[in-house]
Amino acid sequence: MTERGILIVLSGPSGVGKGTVRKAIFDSGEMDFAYSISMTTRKMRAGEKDGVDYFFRSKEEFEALIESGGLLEYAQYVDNYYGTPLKYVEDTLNSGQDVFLEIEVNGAMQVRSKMPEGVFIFLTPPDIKELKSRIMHRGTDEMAVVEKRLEKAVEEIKMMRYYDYAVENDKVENAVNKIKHIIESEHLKVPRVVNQYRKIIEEM
Ligand SMILES: Nc1nc2c(ncn2[C@@H]2O[C@H](COP(=O)(O)OP(=O)(O)O)[C@@H](O)[C@H]2O)c(=O)[nH]1
Ligand SMILES: Nc1ncnc2c1ncn2[C@@H]1O[C@H](COP(=O)(O)OP(=O)(O)O)[C@@H](O)[C@H]1O
Repeated sequence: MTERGILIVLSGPSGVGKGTVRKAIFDSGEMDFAYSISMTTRKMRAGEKDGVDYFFRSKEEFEALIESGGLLEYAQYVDNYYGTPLKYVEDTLNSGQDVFLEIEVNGAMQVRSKMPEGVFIFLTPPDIKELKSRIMHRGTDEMAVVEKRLEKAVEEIKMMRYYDYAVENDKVENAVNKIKHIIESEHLKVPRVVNQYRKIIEEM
């Protein structure tokens, strides 16, 4: 039987750099895990593609999927829905491959209760001033949305204690390296390795 893959959940406050760090991890091409593309009802931004950045869906389609139990988790974030399609995550983990989620904190807490064996990583800002500045400089939102994201970010930082690891996003490269080390270490944990070698051990 194939060993189930590890579920890795990257979360943290709005504007801390989750998307940037996730992209840098996947662009490095070194990691052997799958990115779970989220579904959202928010408008597609310039340069984004349906089925690559997100599955862009209507509110009705999204709510139908909630009803049918098709989402591992979902959250309403700044007036839009965001969620993780369940089937892809299950199928990929069962095939033995690790799955990487980059989601906001409420969704991460839902995953925590449904799949507690996952590895939960909280990305932290160097300080609040820097977090504010990152939210402001993203430049993709109107001022009112920026304000909402800021307020939310402060609440979100309080959720850090529910995570397994805290990684500071001072420089993207540092955060990426720390996350890679965490995932490598998780693969070396004895219960996992013992499972992989169970057959050999039984024959000893
Ligand atoms: N709960 C949940 N949050 C998600 C999901 N996908 C993305 N998000 C989060 O939704 C928030 C807004 O994402 P987005 O509109 O793309 O903006 P940006 O990532 O801040 O540029 C971010 O905090 C994402 O991490 C998901 O499937 N579930
Ligand atoms: N380590 C970093 N140093 C400086 N700026 C960063 C860093 N990481 C991300 N940023 C910038 O901060 C802003 C928010 O990043 P983003 O990835 O959209 O955050 P999130 O997905 O957590 O909302 C972007 O303008 C991004 O370029």
